[in-house]
Amino acid sequence: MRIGLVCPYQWDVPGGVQYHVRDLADTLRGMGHHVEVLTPAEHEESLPARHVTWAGRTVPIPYNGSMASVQFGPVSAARVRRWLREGAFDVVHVHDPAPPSIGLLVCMIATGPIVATFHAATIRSKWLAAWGPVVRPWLERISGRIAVSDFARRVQVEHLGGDAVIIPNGVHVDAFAHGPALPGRARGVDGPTIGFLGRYDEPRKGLPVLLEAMRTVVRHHPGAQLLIAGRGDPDAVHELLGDDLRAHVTLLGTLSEEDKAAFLRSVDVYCAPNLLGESFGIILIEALAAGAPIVASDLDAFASVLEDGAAGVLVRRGDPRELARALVDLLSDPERRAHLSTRGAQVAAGYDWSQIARRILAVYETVVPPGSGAVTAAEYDGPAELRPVPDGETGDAPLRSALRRWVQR
Ligand SMILES: Nc1nc2c(ncn2[C@@H]2O[C@H](COP(=O)(O)OP(=O)(O)O[C@H]3O[C@H](CO)[C@@H](O)[C@H](O)[C@@H]3O)[C@@H](O)[C@H]2O)c(=O)[nH]1
Repeated sequence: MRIGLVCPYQWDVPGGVQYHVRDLADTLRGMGHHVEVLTPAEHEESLPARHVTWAGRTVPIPYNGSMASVQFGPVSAARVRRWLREGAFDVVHVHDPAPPSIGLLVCMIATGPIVATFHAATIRSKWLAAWGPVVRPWLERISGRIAVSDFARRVQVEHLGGDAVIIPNGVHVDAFAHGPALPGRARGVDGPTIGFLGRYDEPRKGLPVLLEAMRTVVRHHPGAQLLIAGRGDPDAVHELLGDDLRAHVTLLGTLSEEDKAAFLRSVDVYCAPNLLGESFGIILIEALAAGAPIVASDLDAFASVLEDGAAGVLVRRGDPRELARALVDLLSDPERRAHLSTRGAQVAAGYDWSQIARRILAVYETVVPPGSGAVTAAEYDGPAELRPVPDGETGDAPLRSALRRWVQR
């Protein structure tokens, strides 16, 4: 099959959607398919030499408690058009297509079957509530919808219409399960260590709650270390450290993929104190695959990955006292850690890319008609609930026409 994957976020910045697209592309290629990727990036040179096409740079806007990439207008539309023409895809698969990005442009321009994966998870999004109806007719051209979790699916249904099948994010389990630890940081030997990874200066990732909890942890475990990996402004962390914590916290910065796996294999406990906006929690699967016992906030998405507490400890989000208690208890209980580690490995196995990619392929197969025809508003004969809405039928027509004219310039 010829497959076009569209990643709307900057390829050269670590992020869940970017890695999802990268790993899906690799896995599908390994299964014998031809896969091309279209993505923005800050630096065109940062892209792989083959099968990844640069869509230009983006402008950041606040979205889902984070910054999404806006990329719209005639220049981007021309790039999208050329990529679609040259790719001659049997199916294009866009990710987070609702914001004004190349994903939405593909929905506006593509004439073949479109599959979309929805990753965003903010239920009360004023932005989506206002913008959703405007873009709905284009999103209705999507013939196969995937949400990475039940939570992401609910956001999708509420703001964008249509339903979606749930297929979670995947991980290459073996890459996390086997390999060395970070030098001098062997699990169970050099610790105790607690790990955190992610955009640590983003409030929704909840690092301040963990730092507050660390004050209690170090009183009970004076040798405890918190290793913080990922992107962010180090000053934002340093400002929160008093004299009591400075010797217990190390910022590792952005890690390579190999170092990330080694980091997750090193920590005695992985902590995810996130506050909101997580559609799935791919980092939890990575940590489970690396054998790290987890303490995480009780977000819906996290509770689902951790099987409501059977595969990790869940604590009330935003509560440093409860978080501290859970961390202290788990660091004091090697048997429980060993049990969670074994259970976690079993859970992670179900998210291996070899299985997830097969489920995504099954969605492609349902939308690619034999002989592969175009799904345009004029020719549409699919299910009634997915039928494109003619412009005259909603009050959003003038804005939509303006957008369309702008893209077609
Ligand atoms: N190598 C490396 N990887 C990193 C780094 N920082 C983050 N990552 C990776 O980036 C991915 C996502 O990181 P998060 O910070 O946890 O999530 P997100 O970008 O907000 O992702 C969103 O979409 C995901 C995919 O659907 C969701 O799983 C997640 O919950 C969230 O909604 C994970 O694979 C994580 O390991 C880093 O410094 N180095």
